[in-house]
Amino acid sequence: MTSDVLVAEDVAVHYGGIKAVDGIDLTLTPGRICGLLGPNGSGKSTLLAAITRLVPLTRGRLLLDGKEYHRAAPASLAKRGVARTFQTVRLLPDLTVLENVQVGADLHGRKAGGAAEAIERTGIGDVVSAWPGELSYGMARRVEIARALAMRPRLLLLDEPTAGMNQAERKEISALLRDLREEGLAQLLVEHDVQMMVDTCDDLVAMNFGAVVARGTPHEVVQNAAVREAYLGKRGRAHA
Ligand SMILES: Nc1ncnc2c1ncn2[C@@H]1O[C@H](COP(=O)(O)OP(=O)(O)OP(=O)(O)O)[C@@H](O)[C@H]1O
Repeated sequence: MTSDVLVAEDVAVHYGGIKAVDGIDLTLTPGRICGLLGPNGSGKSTLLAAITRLVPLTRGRLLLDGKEYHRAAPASLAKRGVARTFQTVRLLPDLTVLENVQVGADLHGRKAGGAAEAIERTGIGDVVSAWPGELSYGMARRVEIARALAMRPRLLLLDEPTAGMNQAERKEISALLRDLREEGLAQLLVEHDVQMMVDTCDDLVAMNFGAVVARGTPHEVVQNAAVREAYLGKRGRAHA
């Protein structure tokens, strides 16, 4: 038996000649936040899509609780405790915020009991009766996180959850993710905000051209010469 929730071994996703992801190893464990860093087009979203079975693997293995699942249907993952948010807001426009959160829970085989707690934790209590179209972008992102949490997942995958949020809002989300970590949730976080990643993550994996260029503690990774060259550029050196 393994305590790892998710293991990805040599995962590759090729689109014709484009090697969007090309040989990634990744382990996600309870109570740890793993951050995925990399420039636009480096393969982060494709890796999340592979892990959640939205794109087929060209190569490699995926294991949940030690069992291969790389042919499982995407919907079956939710039932096994895997929740995710998407890079772009994907709320159902004809349902209220509350209904969106509840449907998220129900669809995935969880009772709505998780919805109330998720609403409180994400700070969206004031907008539960609103329609998604009435929400600010930052608020819509919170609703997405609430919908994912309403499933009471064991593994949460977040694709740029704080995009469009201001600094104060980002800090709130970071604090929420760290609280969830203390409760034992395994998390994979994709973000471009390097400072947030350093403040939030236990482990960082830096990607470029579909491959890992560095991994380790956040400080090790942001100090890494290849990462600075590929991703941080002048911005990174300015923080040195
Ligand atoms: N469906 C697809 N068909 C063909 N190429 C794709 C497809 N999806 C992604 N790609 C390509 O794969 C590469 C990786 O894209 P991906 O979106 O995974 O990167 P990313 O790191 O998530 O970027 P961003 O930070 O902009 O979200 C890019 O070159 C992209 O153009």
